[in-house]
Amino acid sequence: MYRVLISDPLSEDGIKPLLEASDVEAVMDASLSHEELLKEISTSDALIVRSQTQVTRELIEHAPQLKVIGRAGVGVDNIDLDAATDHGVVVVNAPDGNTISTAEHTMAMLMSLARNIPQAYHQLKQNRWERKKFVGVELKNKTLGIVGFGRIGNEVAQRAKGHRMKVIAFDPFLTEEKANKAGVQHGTLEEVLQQADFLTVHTPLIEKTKHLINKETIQLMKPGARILNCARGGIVEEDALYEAIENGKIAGAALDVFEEEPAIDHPLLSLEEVIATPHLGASTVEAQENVATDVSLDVMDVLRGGAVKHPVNMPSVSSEVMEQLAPYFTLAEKLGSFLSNVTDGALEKVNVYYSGDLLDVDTTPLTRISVKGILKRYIGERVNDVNAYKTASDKGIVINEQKSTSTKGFTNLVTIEIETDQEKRTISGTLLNGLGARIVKLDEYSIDVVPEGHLIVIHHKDQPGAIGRVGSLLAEHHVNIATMQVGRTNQGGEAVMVLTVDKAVEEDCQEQLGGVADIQQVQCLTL
Ligand SMILES: NC(=O)C1=CN([C@@H]2O[C@H](COP(=O)(O)OP(=O)(O)OC[C@H]3O[C@@H](n4cnc5c(N)ncnc54)[C@H](O)[C@@H]3O)[C@@H](O)[C@H]2O)C=CC1
Ligand SMILES: O=C(O)C(=O)COP(=O)(O)O
Repeated sequence: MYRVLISDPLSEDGIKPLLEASDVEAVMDASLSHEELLKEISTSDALIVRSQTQVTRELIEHAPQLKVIGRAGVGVDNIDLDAATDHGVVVVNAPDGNTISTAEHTMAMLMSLARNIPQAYHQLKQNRWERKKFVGVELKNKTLGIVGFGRIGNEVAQRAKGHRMKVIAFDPFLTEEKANKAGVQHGTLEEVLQQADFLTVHTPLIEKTKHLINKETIQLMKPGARILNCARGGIVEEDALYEAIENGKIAGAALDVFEEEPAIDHPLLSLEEVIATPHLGASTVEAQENVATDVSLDVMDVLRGGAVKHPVNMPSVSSEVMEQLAPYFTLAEKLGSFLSNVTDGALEKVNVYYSGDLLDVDTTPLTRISVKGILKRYIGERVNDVNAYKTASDKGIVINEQKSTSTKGFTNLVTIEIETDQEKRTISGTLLNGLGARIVKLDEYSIDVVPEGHLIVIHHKDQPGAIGRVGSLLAEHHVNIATMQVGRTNQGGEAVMVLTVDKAVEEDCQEQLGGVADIQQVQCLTL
């Protein structure tokens, strides 16, 4: 049974998939104190939030069972992604479900800002019939500058064109061609700022966008321009905006988001020219139902080990690629695990080569799984698909992935090479049609071993009697040999024995094996 904690208000209709799942216990409480949250998270397998709950490192560290954090919405700036990755917790979001609602909210703010609707309404509610004070401006023929032309930016553009506005947009991913297709003008950030009568931002809040609209960039804008922020507080620098409105450079602003929320007694709210809503962009029945459903399904997929649609802290993989790779997952992990268990020294570099059927597939997820298999020897079950790369990079281990046309006669081949400060070891494996995974090469020795169960790897001299002596000694210790493979470079030279046995080999047995004539090294492992 998976325990899923929902700590922000979510649409009950939207989370039906969770409520109806027989393997899920959903606990929904949006009024938890910090202490209560720490207690609740300690026994939860998943956490689902919106933008209120601050998912800090402290919270994640109190959650030994936590496997996934779901964000019922787009922005993940309230989640400590590094901490989640460090602890192998997958973060997923629901980026599609609230696009329309937020774009519509932006349009509502745009029109309200142009026509002073909130201010006029406020006066009228106080029984003051003011008309002269609230003369607005038309949108027609005005230029809307859009910074951040993703899902919401694009939807806002289409709606603004319906108002006969001219739209100019900047986004590092927006090409001339894409802009033409969307019917907007493509501009640099400077051009957008210089031409906008209304400027609206729709980027995530990241290092590059923090205070993107600041004292200097506001200087580039037309006198009397207006600014909207329905994306994230902090993209527009609040002090700079306050000053620009005060000195008349900027005629007004519409804000749905603030650097600190809830924004109570905020200086910007004291300005007549500023209209505001309390982070309502995604607050519609439809959006909330959409995001709650999307995130519920993704969270359950993570818990059940399925493919994740919207991962935030690991690369997303198309279902098509996933289907091609899935059969290789066990092979990649076992090869990595086998090799790291027989390699001595401090790990420095991992090279993974793919050939045959894997030549034209995006094999990054397989490399991640190989690295997980390798690192398990050192950090146990704490390493998983999410943190394998980061853990390796934190430890200064270099990971390389290469495609090779040499198949060595196999239809598919995965080769892992490990470099430590003491040695370099290589293993190759394949998926045999209908027969499953096989290790086909260990260093220079060709073998044929199923990578599972208890294994013994013995380096020895290719001399008569060596194999017999190993068999007798194992028998003395009641260790039954299931399979045995021998590989050698040349007759009488160096050789390797790989045995699969029915139970784990005890230390004294391993020691005695090491003392047998012609045996040079004995390594025991369990896959
Ligand atoms: N007010 C609210 O309730 C809501 C706010 N949001 C926020 O709206 C924002 C946009 O959301 P979506 O359109 O769904 O995201 P998106 O990911 O589809 O689009 C964001 C775009 O910003 C662009 N971008 C990144 N850095 C940039 C930079 N330095 N300059 C210009 N563009 C840059 C990206 O290339 C991307 O195209 C996010 O911050 C999200 O959290 C989203 C939903 C509701
Ligand atoms: O999806 C987003 O990024 C939002 O800002 C929506 O936030 P909310 O879920 O309404 O707290």
